[in-house]
Amino acid sequence: MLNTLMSLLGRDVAIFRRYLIMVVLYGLLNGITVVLLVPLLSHLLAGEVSPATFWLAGFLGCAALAWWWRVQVDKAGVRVGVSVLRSGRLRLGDHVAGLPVGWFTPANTARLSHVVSHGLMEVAQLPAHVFTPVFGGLVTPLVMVLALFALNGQMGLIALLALPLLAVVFWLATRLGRQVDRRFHDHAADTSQRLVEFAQAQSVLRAFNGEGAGARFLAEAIDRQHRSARQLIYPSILAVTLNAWVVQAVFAALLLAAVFWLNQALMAGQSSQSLIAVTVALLLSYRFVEPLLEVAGYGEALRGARNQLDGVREILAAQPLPQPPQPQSPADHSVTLRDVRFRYGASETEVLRGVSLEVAPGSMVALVGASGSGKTTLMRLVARFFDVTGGQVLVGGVDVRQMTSDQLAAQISQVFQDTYLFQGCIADNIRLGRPGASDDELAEVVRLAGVETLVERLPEGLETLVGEGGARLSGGERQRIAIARALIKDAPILLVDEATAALDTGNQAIIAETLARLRGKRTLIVIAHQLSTITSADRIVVLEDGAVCEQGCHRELAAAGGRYARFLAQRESAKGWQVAGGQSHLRQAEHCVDT
Ligand SMILES: Nc1ncnc2c1ncn2[C@@H]1O[C@H](COP(=O)(O)OP(=O)(O)OP(=O)(O)O)[C@@H](O)[C@H]1O
Repeated sequence: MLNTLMSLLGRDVAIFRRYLIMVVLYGLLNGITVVLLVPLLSHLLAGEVSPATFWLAGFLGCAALAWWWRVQVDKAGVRVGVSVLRSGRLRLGDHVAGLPVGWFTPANTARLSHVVSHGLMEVAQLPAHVFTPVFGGLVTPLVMVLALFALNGQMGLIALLALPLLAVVFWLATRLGRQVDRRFHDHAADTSQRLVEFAQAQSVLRAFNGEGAGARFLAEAIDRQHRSARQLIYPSILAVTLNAWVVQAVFAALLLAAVFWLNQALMAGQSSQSLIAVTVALLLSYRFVEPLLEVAGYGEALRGARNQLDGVREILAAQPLPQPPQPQSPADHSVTLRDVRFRYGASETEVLRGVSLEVAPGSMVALVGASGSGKTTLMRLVARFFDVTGGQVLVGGVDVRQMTSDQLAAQISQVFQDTYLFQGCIADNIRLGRPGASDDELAEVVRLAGVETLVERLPEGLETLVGEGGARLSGGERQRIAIARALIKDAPILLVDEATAALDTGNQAIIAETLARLRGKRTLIVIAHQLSTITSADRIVVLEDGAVCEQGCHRELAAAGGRYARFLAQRESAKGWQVAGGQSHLRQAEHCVDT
């Protein structure tokens, strides 16, 4: 727990160490203050006013010092909390920035968001509100054990043996509801994810469920969280009760020892002296269990924070993709797959089964195949979202694992199907690809990506605001801007997942023409859905069930009567093909360009 906290603090760990030393000193000071009561009360009960006054002054001085020191400890605790929030967020941010893109599944993203927003807040409160009473409460009794030993060996021994016993019971109690607590935190993260999903998917939910009825998934998540919260009540109560009982049992043992001691002293005829000593020992015993009872009450808070820290540890344990010790530079702009095999998880089935592919520099390859055949996975492997489980992906003749992330990123631009545009204007979104691009370069990619026709009809042109996520534009317009963004980056390899959303004929034609225009200028790998795009490719690669079943140009494959020809026939009969720009692309495809 402390290790995870320290790893979050990074360079600020010295603040935490200083704070811990201050807490230990506070515990000692508190203990010494209580121990000073022993001579004070002994002299007072014996009627010795003058020495009692001396010890009273010492006691009051020590109590004032302890009070002042506590204020300093609390301030230091708050400083640690602030540092946890600042350094922790930066540390987590730096760490996840180096993780493979494939790590960002909805579940992991929800966990990350929960840990950063809620978890770190809970952890940040630990030093000031929990560690000071808990660590201080464990150190103070140690001093009292010495005083009890000085008064009576048996009571000292009982107190000494009680401390490790209490530590074990407290530790067991924090583990009691751990599973349930973990489930509760997982459900809380799930609810956050569902809440965001609920807000984002309002149009879908209303279309299929009617207004108000779309909250089912969210309601179920809240219900699960509620149930796990209820299950948490029992272990929580049990843990607090167990802790309190064991402390009271120690107090009872000390009382018994005191009675036994008094009985022996009375039998030995040392009544008055012994009565004073026993009274003082009883008071000390009470002050011995008092901080321990306080510690016992913090079990719940510690367990909650421990779960949050476990969440942090899990995120920090996710491994970034290994970087090569001696990176190699690509020789050209080709992409090669050699017998590539891939599965998403050790226990999952292979989604790519021995795929081999050569994409020559400057050529265009269209990937086609049924849904689930592995097209997106193949693209993800080229961009190294994940590492292959077998075989090799080479860019410019170099295995992508032998390049640094920056080297590979400089080679590849990507256009995703679900294009995300940031709030801002069209120009800002395009310039995201290369913030230093000149106006001329911007104008060039605007022309190349077919954004020109779009900006011409908008009164504010390139300065038009796109809305959150590009909501004020159509799917085709968003994708054209995304292509411009990818082009301005000026990476030699462009990976495009063409929008499947029914694009209007104009948009289809523009996108197909843009891609065709890039032939020879960029190495293009396109997951193509529009016939116009497919036919403009130099080579079509047909994937089936994770393997390449056919490849060639449109004319060859259409004539071969295989999988591709069947696709064509199916699309034709379902009127699924939307031939953009009349028959021009089909005519173009009559000329096979072998690569
Ligand atoms: N993140 C993931 N975790 C586990 N399995 C996945 C993941 N992504 C995809 N798959 C599985 O891998 C297989 C190939 O999926 P992939 O998305 O590559 O196919 P696709 O050909 O691109 O499909 P589509 O055209 O529908 O997008 C599918 O069976 C899919 O369920």
